[in-house]
Amino acid sequence: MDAKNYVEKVLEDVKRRNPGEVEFYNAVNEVLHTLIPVLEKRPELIEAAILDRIVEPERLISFRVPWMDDAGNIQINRGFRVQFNGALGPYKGGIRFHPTVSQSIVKFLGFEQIFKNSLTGLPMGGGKGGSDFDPKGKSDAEIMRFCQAFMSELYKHIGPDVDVPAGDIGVGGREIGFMYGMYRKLSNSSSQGVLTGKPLTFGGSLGRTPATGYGLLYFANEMLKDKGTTFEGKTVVVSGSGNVAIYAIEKAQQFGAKVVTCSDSGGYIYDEEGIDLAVVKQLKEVEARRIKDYLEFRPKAKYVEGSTNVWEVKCDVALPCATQNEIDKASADLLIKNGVQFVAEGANMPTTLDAIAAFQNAGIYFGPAKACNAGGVATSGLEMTQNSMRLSWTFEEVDDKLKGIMQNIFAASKAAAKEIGDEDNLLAGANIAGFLKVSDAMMKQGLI
Ligand SMILES: NC(=O)C1=CN([C@@H]2O[C@H](COP(=O)(O)OP(=O)(O)OC[C@H]3O[C@@H](n4cnc5c(N)ncnc54)[C@H](OP(=O)(O)O)[C@@H]3O)[C@@H](O)[C@H]2O)C=CC1
Ligand SMILES: N=C(CCC(=O)O)C(=O)O
Repeated sequence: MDAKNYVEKVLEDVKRRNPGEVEFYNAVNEVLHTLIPVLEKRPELIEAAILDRIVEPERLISFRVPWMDDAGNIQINRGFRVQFNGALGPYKGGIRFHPTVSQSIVKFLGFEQIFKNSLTGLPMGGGKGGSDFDPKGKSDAEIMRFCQAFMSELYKHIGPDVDVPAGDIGVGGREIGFMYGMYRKLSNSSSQGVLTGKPLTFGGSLGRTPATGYGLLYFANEMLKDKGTTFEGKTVVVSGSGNVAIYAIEKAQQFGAKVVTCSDSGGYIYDEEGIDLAVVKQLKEVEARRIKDYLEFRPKAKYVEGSTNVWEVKCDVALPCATQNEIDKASADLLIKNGVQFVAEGANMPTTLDAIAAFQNAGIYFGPAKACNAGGVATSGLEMTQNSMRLSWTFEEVDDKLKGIMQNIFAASKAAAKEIGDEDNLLAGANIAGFLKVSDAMMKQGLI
């Protein structure tokens, strides 16, 4: 069977075997089509049914999470952990707490994580987890009780050399701390390397909190340098106002850019003078308030209620840092009409396939999530290294390693793109570079 027909066959199987899992199918579809040039050169991979194997998780765990709210009412949520591919090392990937979490969401995130983790060059397989628990509006005590209930099942399936969860949407240092405490109690083990994103007093790594946002800018800076320009004086739009968005804004401002938007699920702010990051940090990291309250401190700014479409604001660089499918074809056309030159994905799968095609057809330099936002998991890998050595590096040591990793990911993605004669197609380049290492390991480890 030739490469193109093989990819179509596997995609048909994925659709049949995973009915209704739209997000998962889209993630697989995006990757597999870019691998056709590799399979044409490596027919032995088709013979080995490598794609049939890589699209099927090694293990998927779904479990009941019962807990009691502050009013004494019993609540039931569903938890997941997908241990997608362990060929390169222990399963590694975040935990997402959001009402939209489903098997399909967790599988799309876990599938992306396989190639993202491969690109970091660190020994980490791909995994992901989460729950349909909504942390918004919950008390600290309710968050703690949920995290304890969630970990009371998950602990059976994880370990520093087995599966190492971390944060994602709705899961930050506070939640990781509660889950680590419960893991320690139930497993009678203080293996700090079992979770990353931990608070600093028990094995957390300096540099992990800003890592995803900083890493995004380190990668995007390579994209701008590749086109002979810099962030100095550029107008940047950012979506989201959580961990990734906040530190993407911080590094963009340090690079001399003017960031004019950020958002949450209630709407977005536009600050023509440039986002006041201290205000956003106070609102989001300290007081857990809504982004609309930004106007209390910056009355000249504009708040657009009920819309997260920051893409309608004219910019040079767009950095989606909220969630999946936030840039659709219409938003992409708007960005292109308004003169965007660079798009770099901080969130996971924030751009729909037709929007990506629109950017590429218009010659917009597009940076894919699995390459751009790998700084978070890379720094998690560095946290695991420090935990293994029972040592702690300085912020500068970690940040220097992060910068080097992001530059290597750009170089590997660019080289793989050049190899297929499409040197600006970083999406194909990142997929190919990530896939080659995983497929090599899978072939050498036998049919398991
Ligand atoms: N944390 C990490 O280490 C990494 C995260 N990522 C990805 O980056 C993205 C953001 O994650 P992170 O910053 O950690 O998460 P946070 O929970 O810290 O922030 C998420 C932000 O996105 C907004 N948001 C979430 N869901 C939606 C939605 N459905 N519609 C509109 N806005 C939404 C939230 O608004 P609100 O508060 O109103 O919900 C919030 O502003 C995700 O795609 C995540 O998978 C990628 C790599 C690493
Ligand atoms: N949520 C993350 C970070 C995962 C991790 O640090 O293990 C991601 O890479 O999407």
